[in-house]
Amino acid sequence: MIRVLPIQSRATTKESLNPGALIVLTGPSGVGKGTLMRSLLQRHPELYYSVSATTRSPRPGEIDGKSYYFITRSKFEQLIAGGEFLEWAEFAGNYYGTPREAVLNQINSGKLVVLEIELEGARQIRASFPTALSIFILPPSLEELEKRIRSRNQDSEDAIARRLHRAQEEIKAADEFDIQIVNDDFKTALNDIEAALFG
Ligand SMILES: Nc1ncnc2c1ncn2[C@@H]1O[C@H](COP(=O)(O)OP(=O)(O)OP(=O)(O)O)[C@@H](O)[C@H]1O
Ligand SMILES: Nc1nc2c(ncn2[C@@H]2O[C@H](COP(=O)(O)O)[C@@H](O)[C@H]2O)c(=O)[nH]1
Repeated sequence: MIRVLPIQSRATTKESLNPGALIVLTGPSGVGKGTLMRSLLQRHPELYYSVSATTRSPRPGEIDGKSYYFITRSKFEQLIAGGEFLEWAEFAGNYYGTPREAVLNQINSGKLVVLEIELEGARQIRASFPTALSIFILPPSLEELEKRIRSRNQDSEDAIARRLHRAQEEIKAADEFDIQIVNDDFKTALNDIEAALFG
């Protein structure tokens, strides 16, 4: 994996996002972003995780307001029109977006805010917050990525095909981001994220 300075050493980050800071975790669907994020939040409860809005249907076990805000397409489009998202994108047939107000409030109150989002949204955040720390999570291989998506047992064949197709494009963009971490051994990947965030 490739390293950049830990966030405390990034003077521009402190200047532009003071007193809080924004961290973007991105990478293809199924690479393990959510699993890494959950472990990170357990180990660092001081981090604020931004709950996204989506038009996707809830998967078994997902809780509205915790996993996502599950909303209709027309509501999502109203929120886009009202400028309520910090970023949003369409992914595999559904809308996903980061609620603007909650994130900005948390940043202003000094929290480290973490977004777990797909490529287009991550690009939008990089454009609006050039000093955000962005981390791209890579799979050890496309075969392993497919295995992980299938192991979740949550997506239709069609959805799996769309996600895998898109993953190939997304992986090509990894170099646009500050840090690339391969999620092969889970603990190592988690340690790498912690090193990037906390030095
Ligand atoms: N290092 C790893 N080794 C093996 N399996 C892993 C590893 N990391 C995560 N997984 C498994 O891969 C599957 C996909 O992980 P996860 O749902 O976190 O991916 P994701 O990137 O958040 O996907 P999406 O973006 O679609 O939400 C899960 O079953 C998870 O347990
Ligand atoms: N641009 C955004 N992408 C988001 C957001 N919340 C989640 N995501 C990403 O969407 C895909 C699919 O997620 P899934 O839960 O349906 O598997 C995945 O890459 C997420 O990281 C968001 O607010 N904006």
